Amino acid sequence: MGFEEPTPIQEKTIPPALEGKDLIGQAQTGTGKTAAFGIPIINKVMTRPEGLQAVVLAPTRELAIQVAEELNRISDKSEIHCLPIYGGQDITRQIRALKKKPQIIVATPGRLMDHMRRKTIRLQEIQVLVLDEADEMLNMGFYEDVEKIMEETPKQKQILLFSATMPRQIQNLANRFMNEPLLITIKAKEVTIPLVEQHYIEVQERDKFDILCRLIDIQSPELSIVFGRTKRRVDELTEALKKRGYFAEGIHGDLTQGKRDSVLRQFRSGTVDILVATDVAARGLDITGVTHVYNFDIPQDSESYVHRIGRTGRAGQSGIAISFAIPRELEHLRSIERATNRKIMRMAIPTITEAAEGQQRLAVEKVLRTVEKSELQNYRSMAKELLGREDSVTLLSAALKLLTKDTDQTPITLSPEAPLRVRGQRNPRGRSDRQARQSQGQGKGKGFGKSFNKYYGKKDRPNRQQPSYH
Ligand SMILES: Nc1ncnc2c1ncn2[C@@H]1O[C@H](COP(=O)(O)OP(=O)(O)OP(=O)(O)O)[C@@H](O)[C@H]1O
Ligand SMILES: [Mg+2]
Repeated sequence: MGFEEPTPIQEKTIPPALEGKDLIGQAQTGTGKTAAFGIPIINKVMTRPEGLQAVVLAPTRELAIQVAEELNRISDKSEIHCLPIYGGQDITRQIRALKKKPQIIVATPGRLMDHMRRKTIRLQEIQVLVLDEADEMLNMGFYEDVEKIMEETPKQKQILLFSATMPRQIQNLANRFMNEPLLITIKAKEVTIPLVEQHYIEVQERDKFDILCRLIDIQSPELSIVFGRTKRRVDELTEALKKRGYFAEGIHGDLTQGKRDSVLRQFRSGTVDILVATDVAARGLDITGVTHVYNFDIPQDSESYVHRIGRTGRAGQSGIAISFAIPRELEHLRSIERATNRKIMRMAIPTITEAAEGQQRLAVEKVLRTVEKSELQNYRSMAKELLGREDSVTLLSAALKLLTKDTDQTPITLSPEAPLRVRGQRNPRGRSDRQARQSQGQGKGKGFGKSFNKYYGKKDRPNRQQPSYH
């Protein structure tokens, strides 16, 4: 797979996991938690590759698919096969695939329960159970399902829990089902990735869309994800972006699975470069080339913030995250800063002129790239002739004008979203902005090893409401 060294979480968890220990693994987004559980379970399964041996639970369908793909890459050239099992896909097709006897399945809890009831999946023989994004599965109200799944599995199985965030409720789950679990947290100063630049812009609700378009024009992200609070918001934003000529598609829980799959495929391949999403895309998704995350609506809590912005800056890459906050949400933003122990820098509202300049820069880049390719033979004589008539600056300016996309001002009105309710928190430790700045900027450095071995700050975690995206 081209990995040269284990990431810190892999280094710490793989040996005890191979010994069969139960463990809770916590490490920042994009630091290779999938392989941290994938490698030991595949190793274990290889010693007795008959029947279903291991089950991984994941909170969303897309994540189940992605994790299954990663496990199949790890077990490549072995007889181990891993199958994703998730809602929204034809169940008879899944039953057929199960007849091929995969040794590992990666499942969303609901669909797994369905197969357990039909007796098309039996968990009586499994050796390992993994909960990826364990905290999110509890948030989504899957506790009872997880409980039922635990009951159907052998008592002496190994349990592995992984996530970038581990709120306190996880402890109940651990106490109840796990056998003296090792708690392995990769200590870091910040829960978020230091290589992700974090900004916020104070905006009025009605100005959000124009400002988003300006940001995209200025920053021209390779791939970006725009998070909205609700499904309706995602639909409206997607339509509005398309109207202004952007290649955007939306993803949320009310779309058919076929649509969800095709949107993600297009985004991964780059035919669509803006993914508009609810929190359904906040967890676990690993898409190379995501350079920017825009929180069009502020996330409801610090966990959601950490996971959303963690879609960029993965595997040692850098990234930029920009969150919009309306004035009433500023206090909520502060509580996210406190919980993540990281200052989110204020950014001025970008102007139309800056957006236009951004587009011009893009045109210039196109010209320079074409110069590099130097397949210009067919244009040279015409160019010389033109230079006899006009001066070079005028000619080049005209060419740039033609190549520059006009900043589209098509009027757009989105239905307003109610501002997020702030659960009135004051800063209990009176942490100053200066202290926050000092904690920032540390832990920089390329590659996995250096950045992640820092001390984790204490966190206060607001209670979380039931998410509405599922
Ligand atoms: N040892 C390694 N060296 C280099 N790249 C790695 C290594 N291990 C994993 N990766 C790559 O890093 C990327 C992120 O990994 P992964 O999706 O497992 O992160 P994660 O910790 O689960 O993140 P999240 O909290 O967002 O789910 C993947 O593309 C993966 O293939
Ligand atoms: Mg993951």
